[in-house]
Amino acid sequence: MGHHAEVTDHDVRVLDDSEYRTAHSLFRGTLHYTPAPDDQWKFARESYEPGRTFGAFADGELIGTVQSFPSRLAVPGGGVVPHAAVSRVGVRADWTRRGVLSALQRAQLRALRSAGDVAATLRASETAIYGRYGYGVATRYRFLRIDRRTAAPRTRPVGRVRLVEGEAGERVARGLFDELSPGRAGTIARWPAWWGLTVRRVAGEENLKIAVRYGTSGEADGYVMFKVAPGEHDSSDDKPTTLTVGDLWARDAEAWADLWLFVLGIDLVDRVAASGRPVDEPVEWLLGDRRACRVVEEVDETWLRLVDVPAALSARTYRSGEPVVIGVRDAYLPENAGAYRVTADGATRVDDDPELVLDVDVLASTYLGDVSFSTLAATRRLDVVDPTAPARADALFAVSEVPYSGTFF
Ligand SMILES: CC(=O)SCCNC(=O)CCNC(=O)[C@H](O)C(C)(C)COP(=O)(O)OP(=O)(O)OC[C@H]1O[C@@H](n2cnc3c(N)ncnc32)[C@H](O)[C@@H]1OP(=O)(O)O
Repeated sequence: MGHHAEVTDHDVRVLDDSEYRTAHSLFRGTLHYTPAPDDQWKFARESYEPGRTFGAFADGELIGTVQSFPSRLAVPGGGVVPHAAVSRVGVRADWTRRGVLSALQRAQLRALRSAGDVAATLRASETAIYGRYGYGVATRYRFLRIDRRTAAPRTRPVGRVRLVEGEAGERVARGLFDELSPGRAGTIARWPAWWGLTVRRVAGEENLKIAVRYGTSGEADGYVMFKVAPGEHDSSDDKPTTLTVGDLWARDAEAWADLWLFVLGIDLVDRVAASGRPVDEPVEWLLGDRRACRVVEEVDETWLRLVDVPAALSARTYRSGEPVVIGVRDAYLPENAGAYRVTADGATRVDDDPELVLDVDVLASTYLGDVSFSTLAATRRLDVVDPTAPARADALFAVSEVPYSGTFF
């Protein structure tokens, strides 16, 4: 935790709708983009909901901003908690490293807690930023690259996959996503403007396609969104025609396999890339040559902040096992700090001495089940008081499915 003098020369407050475009341009500027032109702003503007955007001001000028979208998060055991999807974090280059983001985070975390959000998540531009504010890596995803010419799928589609153009495609996709979400732990509900920003905004410029899978009963049960960047269409490998899968959700394994077989079967494609896929998605097993599928990257996806620790610990379920007492530290929301006794039946706040102690960002990393307490003890991310405590906590927090979000924002 740093000790620079915080918030002496700037103020933080909630922005109103006359200020959203300035905030959006400021954020884009911190990512080195120019302001959004009118035809793109119309999609971004819908995603600014009242009371959810903060600005930091110095000398009457906006110098930093943070925002969040209203959402829900699925937790282990099938529960769902109120969740804020934090985004558009930026501080103008001439004001960085003076505590501006820290002041914005303080205001935002406090507001989320008051509004009843149990958790917040974000996607981090850099890994050094958010741990101090209590965000920990809670899910991972992987990026695939499949050489389509050698992939040779081992099986054929069972149902029917059809391309559905334009708004009709989006409507089917959206209906299916809302039906399938929240699904596994880590999935989040998408806010209405997500679709405009992710689908409609890019549909024109990037040739986005939506294909829908229909089962033998004729009902839609999965979809894939993808785009193809045409290459040279010759034998040189300089610019391979690449199909990129952006979003793929299916009700069951049969629909899932059919959607992959569909994208792998499209003619005049050299390479199929997929971004942000679950780490346990068995694409390799569909292929005749599993080496045709390369994992290009496996990296942090969800950075999770438990805004209300007692509520979060009560919202998920636990496996059978011996109880454990966990001590939690939280510098930004001190009301979360304390000892929690976790048993197979749930979690309660206690006055007992903790058997292991961790910062709230480390607790967040264990919360959805992606990493064990023993791993975090071995890597010295938590303090072990009783040497048997990590194994007891592992047993209670264990999950059967790897957590995954699958929604980029
Ligand atoms: C969810 C999203 O939107 S991700 C996108 C995040 N935005 C960007 O990456 C845009 C470019 N970067 C920025 O705008 C800014 O650098 C920000 C927002 C990341 C940080 O804002 P700042 O006002 O500089 O942060 P602030 O001064 O409050 O920093 C607090 C502490 O974090 C550290 N820190 C902040 N950002 C970084 C960073 N990018 N790398 C390393 N350390 C950092 C500071 O050094 C400081 O440490 P200290 O307390 O030990 O002194």
